[in-house]
Amino acid sequence: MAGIRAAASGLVLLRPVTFVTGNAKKLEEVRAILGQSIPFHSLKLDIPELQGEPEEISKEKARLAAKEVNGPVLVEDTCLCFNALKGLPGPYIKWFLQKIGHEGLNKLLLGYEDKSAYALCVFSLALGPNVEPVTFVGKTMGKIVPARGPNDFGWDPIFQPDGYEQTYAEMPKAEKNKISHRSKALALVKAHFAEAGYIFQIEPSTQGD
Ligand SMILES: O=c1[nH]c(=O)c2ncn([C@@H]3O[C@H](COP(=O)(O)OP(=O)(O)OP(=O)(O)O)[C@@H](O)[C@H]3O)c2[nH]1
Ligand SMILES: [Mg+2]
Repeated sequence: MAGIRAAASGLVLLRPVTFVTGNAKKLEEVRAILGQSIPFHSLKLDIPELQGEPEEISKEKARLAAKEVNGPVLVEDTCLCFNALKGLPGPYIKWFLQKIGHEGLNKLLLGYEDKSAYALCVFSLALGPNVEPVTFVGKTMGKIVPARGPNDFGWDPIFQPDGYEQTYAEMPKAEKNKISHRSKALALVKAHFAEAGYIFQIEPSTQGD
């Protein structure tokens, strides 16, 4: 199978894991959180925005990415879920944000007392095309507030995590990365790699690409 081989001591990966995303800010956070813990490189690909339940969307994204890359891939899908709206916009947050912005997202909750929300990140790892992806879920609870802080990443200015007076956007990056949905999911990814004991034997032809 492309990019992996079985050995007595575990699975040998012949290529680094490719983190596939079209989102530079996600990549920045993933780099900061993972550091040197998992050998990976990144590829900017616009995978279609899929519909459905978050875990299924993320898995399907991994299947599509693994086919494109023909090797091990990591992808993630992020949701912003309003409890008053039974979890919506959820995986559709990208379009809601693009169309109605921070103010519109706040207005969606005008008729509700409950402003609570959660940020959800589902990473999927597929070791290659035709290998069933595994998922890792991270969730951070908070509430939706009028925008505060720098406007350089999505809905960060309107999400205030529980136990904090600052929105994600107002927090120093390192602070967000300690408590975020993304860092919680990546902690599980790291644990998976530690447990699985994958052996990386990177073929020279795939190094540094
Ligand atoms: O304020 C934010 N803080 C975050 O921590 C965060 N993570 C994702 N997002 C945004 O939420 C939507 C997810 O959609 P999404 O998962 O499909 O991502 P995407 O299409 O941008 O990239 P990708 O699918 O190629 O990986 C997109 O609008 C992202 O910009 C965030 N916004
Ligand atoms: Mg996307």
